[in-house]
Amino acid sequence: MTPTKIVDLIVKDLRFPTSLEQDGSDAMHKAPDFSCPYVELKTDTDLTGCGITFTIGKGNDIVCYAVKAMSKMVIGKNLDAIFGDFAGFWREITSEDQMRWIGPEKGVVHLATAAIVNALWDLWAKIEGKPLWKLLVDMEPEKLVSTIDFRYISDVLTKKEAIEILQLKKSEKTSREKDLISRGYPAYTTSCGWLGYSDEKITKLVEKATAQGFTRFKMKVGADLEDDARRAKHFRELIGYDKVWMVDANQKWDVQDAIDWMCQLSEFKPLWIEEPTSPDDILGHAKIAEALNPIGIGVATGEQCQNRIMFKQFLQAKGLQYCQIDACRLGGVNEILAVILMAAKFGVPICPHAGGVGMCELVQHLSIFDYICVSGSLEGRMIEYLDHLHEHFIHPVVMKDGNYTVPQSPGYSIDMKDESIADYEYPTGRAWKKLFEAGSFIQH
Ligand SMILES: C[C@H](O)[C@@H](O)[C@@H](O)[C@H](O)C(=O)O
Ligand SMILES: [Mg+2]
Repeated sequence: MTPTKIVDLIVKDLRFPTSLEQDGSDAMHKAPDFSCPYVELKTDTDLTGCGITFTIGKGNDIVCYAVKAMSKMVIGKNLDAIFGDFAGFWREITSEDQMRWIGPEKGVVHLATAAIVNALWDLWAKIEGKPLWKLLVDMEPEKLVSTIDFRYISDVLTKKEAIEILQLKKSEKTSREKDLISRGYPAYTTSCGWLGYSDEKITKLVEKATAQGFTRFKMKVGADLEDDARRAKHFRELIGYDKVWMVDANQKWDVQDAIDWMCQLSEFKPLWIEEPTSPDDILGHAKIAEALNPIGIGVATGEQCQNRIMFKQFLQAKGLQYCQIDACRLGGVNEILAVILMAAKFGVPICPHAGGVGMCELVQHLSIFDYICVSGSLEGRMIEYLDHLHEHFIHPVVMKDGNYTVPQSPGYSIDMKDESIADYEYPTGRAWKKLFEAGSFIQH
């Protein structure tokens, strides 16, 4: 039976104690606990749409609260009405005339939008019995583009141009799909280079990742220049100079500091510097790019880029050379499609951000779609990979020789196991209770 409407929305505050091992640590976020508001959209059948957004611990409850506040706009809705005019529905929930004041289209409310919209796309893909990437790939360009709200971006990308971009690559879609299923999508790993890891741990992890077939690595920088240079040397000694290596400062610097610091690290040949400064400073990024591009370093950003309008300006200002779309920061697939198509127009490669829980599971679908329908190329493109928390998902990512294999199960790959939910719901889950009792964690 096909579901016809949404009858309930349940949101749970799930958190994982990643700070215990300093997994996820960087120059600005020294002890993150990877967390997600986990949304389940109940329908009038057994089918449930699941979606998440991402936080790093405190504040996850605030996003859950925003999801609850927005749930009234979803519960009782007819699915035909949503999927028949997805752009219209997307505008409705992002522009509700009182709620928009606490955004608009940014911050907590936009994270909440992401969780709900991700769950809707998961539901749509499950109804069609396809993995999300395939749902997107099989849609006619007109239908796909009808899900995008072009407000505020039509000066750079019109509906007509978006359709043309998709039509351009249409004829070879089938062969690219086959190609990707046999070779997988290239990945890079961040899991070896968290800031809080010791040299010994880095060595072990790089050796393991290399044995698994990874040839691209990212390392955190920005806390201390001397220490960065020492760790960079160590990393390069482990992987050599024939491998790809990137660095990520997580917004640590002022513009000139970023340029100076990166000039000092340039001898280690990083492909990109990620988030060198405030994620809102578009012209600052452009200045950094202007200084660093001539010495072979690109600027990457996006994990905290609030919305399609900011991405538009980053592209216009040449503030990024690698576009790091984030499945949980932008307002779901509708807005991500807009950014992928704008990036295509500017010839900037998509390299999604996946540093968090469940993000690898989500973004693989977006890059696969990008390759098959938009870019038609893997050059300069790769998906971030993290070796953490996949065990909690019913359909976790499957890596092979350092590549993502193409997922086949219906949906957006984000359904979590019941026992993981029971363990990690905060603060009452079984795992959390144990941690509090053992004194390893203080409840906040
Ligand atoms: C706090 C988080 O782990 C971040 O450090 C992470 O998302 C990171 O920026 C990344 O690029 O993966
Ligand atoms: Mg990053």
